Parts: sequence; structure tokens; C-alpha cells
Amino acid sequence: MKINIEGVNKSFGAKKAVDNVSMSIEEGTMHGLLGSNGAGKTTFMKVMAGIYRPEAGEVLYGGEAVFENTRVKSDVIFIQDVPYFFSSATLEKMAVFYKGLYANWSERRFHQLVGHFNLDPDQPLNALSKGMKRQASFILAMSARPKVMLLDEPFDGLDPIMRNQVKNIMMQDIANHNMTVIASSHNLREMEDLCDSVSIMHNGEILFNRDLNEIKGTHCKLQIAFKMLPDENFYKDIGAVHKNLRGRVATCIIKGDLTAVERKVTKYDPLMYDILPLTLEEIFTYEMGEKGYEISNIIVE
Ligand SMILES: Nc1ncnc2c1ncn2[C@@H]1O[C@H](COP(=O)(O)OP(=O)(O)OP(=O)(O)O)[C@@H](O)[C@H]1O
Repeated sequence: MKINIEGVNKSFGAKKAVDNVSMSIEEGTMHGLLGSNGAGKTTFMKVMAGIYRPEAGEVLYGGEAVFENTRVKSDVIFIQDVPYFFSSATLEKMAVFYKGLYANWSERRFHQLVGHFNLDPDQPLNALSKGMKRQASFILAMSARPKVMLLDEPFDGLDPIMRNQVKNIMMQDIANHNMTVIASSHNLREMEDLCDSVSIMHNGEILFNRDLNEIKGTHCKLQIAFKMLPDENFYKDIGAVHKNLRGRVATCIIKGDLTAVERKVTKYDPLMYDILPLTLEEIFTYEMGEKGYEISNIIVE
């Protein structure tokens, strides 16, 4: 289900937690929403889930606004950063509750996942560890077979094996059922491996929103060692948008066709060179630097 977010604002008193955010997310893709503590991610997710009414703008799922719309909400699941369960809830009791809320609820999948994650369906959920509560939230969410999953810090508290299992099941649902996922995170590297597109939120605003396949094909990193340092024309010639010199070794970020870059580089008779793809962190470091932001102030990892 395609998601359109149009000019959304949400404030708490004088604090603009979400400041005029617009973006769209294609059906069957995963979007990573990155940002530091207090950037506005949870508030934005709550607006997307239809929990908060924005003061301006709207969130549309397949063209329909989510706020106070039970039909749309039955296709959208929100896993909050701190799972909440009723005081006497067990997985079995929550399953009955979810079945009533979500039209696509799959009993078969629920029992498969309970077996897979090895949780006792009759154990009180509030007596579980943080990571086990997270697992329980995923079991319930994935059994509801939602068209859209909103995940606030989804993998926090899961051990590495559980992380991989949850990711694998989620990626299968994206590939096989065209599920659309938006996940907030502090972890750039984890999102880089999973997402089709990534945005960075800072002080309630979206600073960047990029398609990862597109961006990775357009930039590369050149590391090159010279016998004699070339003049500035070299950097212009190869299309370097950023350079860092250490002795006679230069590291450049280059925007452009990679084979053309290689052809030009060899003309300068380097001692050695290497052309590497850019990591997402490098792309953002460079692009945010251009806009005057220090990425280490915005994202930790
Ligand atoms: N219920 C609330 N009442 C008042 N202010 C709030 C409320 N919820 C959030 N805020 C404020 O809105 C801003 C954004 O908070 P939010 O929780 O959305 O950030 P976040 O990006 O999710 O942060 P974190 O990574 O720490 O979870 C913060 O300044 C926060 O203090």
C-alpha cells in the first residue's frame, strides 16, 4: 500500500516535534527513518499510525487518511518502542484481541510463529523480558498480516539471532506479500542493509530522503597514490566533489560514471588506486557536510 505524507506538523506547546514533513513510500518497500534522540521520530510514527492528529497535513494510505479511519487502521500495524500489553495478557489472549481488530489475521501463522520463537502462549506477557516482549509484539504483528508495518526502534532488545530471524520474516513478507515497512532507528548500518530508502530527521524536519539503489550508483570513493602529486586540474577532471590528502595519497568522493572515472584516473599514471562503493554513512557525511551539518551530531552509529 503506497503511503503519502503531505505537509505534516505536530507540536507539543511551543515545541515543533514534526515540522512540515512530506514524503512518499512505495508499496512493497522498506523505509528507514534515522535520527538522534528527540529528533521527532516517535511523534512522526504516532502521526503515521493515526494516534496523533496532526495540526496540519495528513497521512494517506492508498489515498485514504488514517486519522479516525478504522478501515485504514486495520491494514496498518504499529510496533511501539516500549511494548504495551494489558495486565493479565498472554499471547493467546492478545491473539483473540488482534483477531477482532485485523481482518487478515492468520491463526495458522500465529501458531507457526509461536513455535518458531519458542514462547509459551499462556505465559503472562508482562512477566517476560524486554527482548521476549519484543518477540511477542512481532509474533502478533506478523500474524495480523498487515499491509503496512510501522516499527519504532524495532530491533532494540533483541539478541543477534532473534534480530536476524525477525528481519528474515519481515523481508519475506515484503517480497511475497508486498508489505510496506517504515522503521525508525539510530543505526545507520542496520538500515543500510535492509532498506530501499532512507531519510534523516533532525529537529522535526526531514533533511534527506533518498533511494539507496539510486544513490549508491551515482557516487564512489577513489583512493589513489601518486609518485608526484597532480595539480587541482586532476580533481576537476575526475569530477571529485570532495578530497582528502595525506602525503601522496588522496581519497576522493566522485559523482559520476565509474568506468569513465577509471579511464581518466589511469591517464595520471598513479602508483596504485582503488575505486570503492560508498557506504551510506560516507554518502550522508558528505551530503550533510555540504548542508553544514556534522553527521556525528545527528546519528551515532
Ligand atoms: N507527549 C509529549 N509531550 C510533550 N513533548 C513531547 C511529547 N512527546 C514528544 N515530545 C517532544 O517532542 C520532541 C520529539 O520527541 P520524539 O519522542 O518524537 O523523538 P524521537 O526522535 O523518537 O527520540 P528518541 O530517539 O529519543 O526516541 C522532543 O523534544 C520531545 O521532548
